Amino acid sequence: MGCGVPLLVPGLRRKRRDGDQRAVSRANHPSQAGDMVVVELTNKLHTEGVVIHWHGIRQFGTPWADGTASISQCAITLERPLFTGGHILLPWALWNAKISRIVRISDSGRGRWEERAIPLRRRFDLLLSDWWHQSVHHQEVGLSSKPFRWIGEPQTLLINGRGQYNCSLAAHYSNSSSSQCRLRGSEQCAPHILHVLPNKIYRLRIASTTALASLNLAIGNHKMVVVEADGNYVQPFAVDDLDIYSGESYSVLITTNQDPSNNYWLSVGVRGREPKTPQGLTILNYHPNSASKLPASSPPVTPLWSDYNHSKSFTNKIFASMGSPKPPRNYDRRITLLNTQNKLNGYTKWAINNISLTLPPTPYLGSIKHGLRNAFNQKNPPESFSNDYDVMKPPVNPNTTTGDGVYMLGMNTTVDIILQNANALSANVSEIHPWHLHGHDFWVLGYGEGKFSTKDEKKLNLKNPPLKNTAVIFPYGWTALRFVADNPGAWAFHCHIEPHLHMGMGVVFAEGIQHLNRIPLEALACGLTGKMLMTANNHN
Ligand SMILES: O=C1O[C@H]([C@@H](O)CO)C(O)=C1O
Repeated sequence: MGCGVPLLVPGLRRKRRDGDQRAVSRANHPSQAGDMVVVELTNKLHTEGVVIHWHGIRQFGTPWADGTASISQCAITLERPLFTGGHILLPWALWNAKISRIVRISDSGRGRWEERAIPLRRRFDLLLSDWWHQSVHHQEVGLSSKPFRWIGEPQTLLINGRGQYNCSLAAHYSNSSSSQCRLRGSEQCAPHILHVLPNKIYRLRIASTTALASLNLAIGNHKMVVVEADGNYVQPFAVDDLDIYSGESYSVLITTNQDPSNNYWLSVGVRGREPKTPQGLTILNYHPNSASKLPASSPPVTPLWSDYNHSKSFTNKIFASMGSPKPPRNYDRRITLLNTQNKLNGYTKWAINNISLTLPPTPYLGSIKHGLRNAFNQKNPPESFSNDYDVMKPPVNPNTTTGDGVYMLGMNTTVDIILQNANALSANVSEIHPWHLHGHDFWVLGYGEGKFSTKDEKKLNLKNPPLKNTAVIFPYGWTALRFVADNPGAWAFHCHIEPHLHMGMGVVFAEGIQHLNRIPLEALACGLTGKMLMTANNHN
């Protein structure tokens, strides 16, 4: 589940550090950094297990609440509740920040900067998603079939769950036969409108929970100043549009300094894949204009889907703000992960160093803690790939194998990950993959073209690399990450494109599990750990 999950839900208890635990009513008591939040979840779905992943929350000391079935815990099944809790760290603190913060703002590129106090309460949360009108089960069956059936592109892009389908916000500008959405609020395609006052500064917190689409977001006539990425402050920079990949989040500041007699479009469009999906639209509605007054000009045009230089230029502007923690200067271990599309007995897969991930029935956290060596392959997966592999060409031998091994990391060691992209199965195709790490933030040390080599080493940014939890690899490129394995647990690291994860595009890291005192029984009650518990009970 994505970053914008409203945490203040019925059944939620908040535990203060001082031990005062009480029911929290909706919305009035936003959580604060350091709070222990306990969410009681009951699954009433008849046919599916459920887990919640608190994307961006690192779960220090509570790795069993990370919400990754088969990795951190057992899935919650019909009517079996699980109490999940976690310390709410920086991202959540930012999400609820009410304080003013001094931010340096550029004056639309003219090079002067000024300092202003930003009242952060003026803010909008924009949750971006992509919508297929077919069911997810149908998609899953296609992906796991021979011949393979790809899910295709989404039919609709959604902003806060609202998008255009039967009627169109932009019909006024296009030759489309669909009717114009009238913005009365009752139509299916009526958007969530952003009501603003002239001459104010607003913070937009943007998170992408798309299953596939890489997106570009722009607001007609308005610059955006990026101030935060994945819950960490960055050096502010101004842009006309921003790229956001699945699993990422940003905060931007906008100043409502345009002609107040107009409204303005906010548009979202597809990047990196040939777009077959109309733009997602909403309106910046300047007070006191009517929200249904259409903007004077047409919606901002999304940059050409294949203009990767545009995307790279945005990504390369992201640096940590002053005072952010710096990475250790040296690494203890470097793992290079080659991303390839492969075949396995006629099925289409994605593989990392030629292993396509399959998850075992017993979650790693419990099986490692209790030394159940039969639960998964005890051999570490490969640290790298063959030197003579040509990343610019389709694989010479496209066949892959599956595996469920884990990269066992030394507690508190510094780990470098080089994500290496390659050509997919078809010639001249290499795709974007946003990689998301659980349990940690990582420093993004750099991006580059082709195969990573020792000469690229000197170009890595150890001075002010941004801290993120999701980072993209560009087609035919590499991305270098560094993190400290300081959080006891078993952690997924995977492509955030859902069908790609389904097809095996991920790995698992584990560190320091012996340091954990006790794993709650609810997280162990399945697979071999479940059996172990039953045997222990029978002996008692
Ligand atoms: O995993 C994928 O499969 C398809 C295509 O490569 C084969 O149909 C696609 O676009 C993906 O991202």
